[in-house]
Amino acid sequence: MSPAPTIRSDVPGSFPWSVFHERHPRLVQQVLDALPYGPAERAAVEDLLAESTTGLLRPLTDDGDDHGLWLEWGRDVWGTPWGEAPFLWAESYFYRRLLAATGYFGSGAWRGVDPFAPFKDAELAGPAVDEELAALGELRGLAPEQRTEALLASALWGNRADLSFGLTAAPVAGRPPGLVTDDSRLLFAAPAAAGRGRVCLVADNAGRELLPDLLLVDHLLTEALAAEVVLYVKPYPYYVSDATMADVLAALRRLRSSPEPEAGQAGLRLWQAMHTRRLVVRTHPFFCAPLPYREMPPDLRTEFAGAAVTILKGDLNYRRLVGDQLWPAITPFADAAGHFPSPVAALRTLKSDVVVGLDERVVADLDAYGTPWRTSGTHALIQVHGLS
Ligand SMILES: O=P(O)(O)OC[C@H]1O[C@](O)(CO)[C@@H](O)[C@@H]1O
Repeated sequence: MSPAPTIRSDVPGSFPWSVFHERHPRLVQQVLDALPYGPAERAAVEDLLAESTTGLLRPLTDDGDDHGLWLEWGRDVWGTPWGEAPFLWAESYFYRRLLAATGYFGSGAWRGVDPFAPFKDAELAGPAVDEELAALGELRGLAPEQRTEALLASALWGNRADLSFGLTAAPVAGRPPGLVTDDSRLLFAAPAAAGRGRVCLVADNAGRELLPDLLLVDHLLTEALAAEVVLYVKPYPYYVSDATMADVLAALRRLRSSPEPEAGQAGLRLWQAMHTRRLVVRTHPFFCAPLPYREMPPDLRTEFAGAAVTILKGDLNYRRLVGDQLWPAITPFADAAGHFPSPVAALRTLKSDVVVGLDERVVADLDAYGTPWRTSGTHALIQVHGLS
């Protein structure tokens, strides 16, 4: 059987092409409008936009600690047009270069300034978060299993609140949104299998996704569905709203300062769990690598290997888990995700062409509506491998 083609961004009209030619120009404009960058940063950002649509891939010229890593990660693509590199590679590199262009890795005053912070801050302070935290009170009367279900659903659909995605996503008519496949019963149904050990959660977006992720973590710890949780975040700002340690702290502060008692108490418990190391936040350079998890370095593989289960949040983590390739959608999830060193669960709303593990009839049904269900964010999935 020939391998599934690797997705590239050089096909006009395709989803990856629209990311580079429609989404990125809007993103760049928003970044330049949101902070008072000087002429050097503005020119570097504009140059990057032009280079990423018409130019060749060239190595980093900044002094980031990851300089050597990227040199190595790009050994097969330097000198090729951006569109001819794998989409995963080129899109990841775009975000790395955007940070450099804004001075994030430089020695000047913009060093360490998150160019996406204005969007993240606005989201976290916004009324949608107030409403979501107020709704927590409704969980009070539920049985623990029902709370697990509700918090899992909230962490799953929180993935829809992705700030880069919001730039071009339009409402889609057609089949009502929903889960295209759902293995959630395997996840925490059997505490003996998933709980009591270490649960790893690889976070995706900050703000409206990270808050429900943290509430799920609190529930796992409180209900002894996990003895400890390791939350993995990005080492630097990435894909617009991806969570960093600074975003974890902002989310914890938001919880702790909420007038909603359930939220405030959860925030306090999470804070204390960090004191006692029942909750540990970690990062690794590989979380910003433009590569699939199949190629993760041995130290990270060892960390995951001891976990009862690793939960991977979001679309980008899914692409990295199964490989950013045009798989037939009915490819078994186990074939694509079986390489992961621990039992693994993917919680993701569908925002790119990649999907595996679907039932043939579900695919036929979704296709019959003629709407872009793979990329519109209207559908979601929970897939589990290694737990029964
Ligand atoms: O935040 P998430 O769920 O990882 O989504 C990121 C996704 O957004 C895009 O950058 C554009 O939709 C995808 O290419 C990428 O997979």
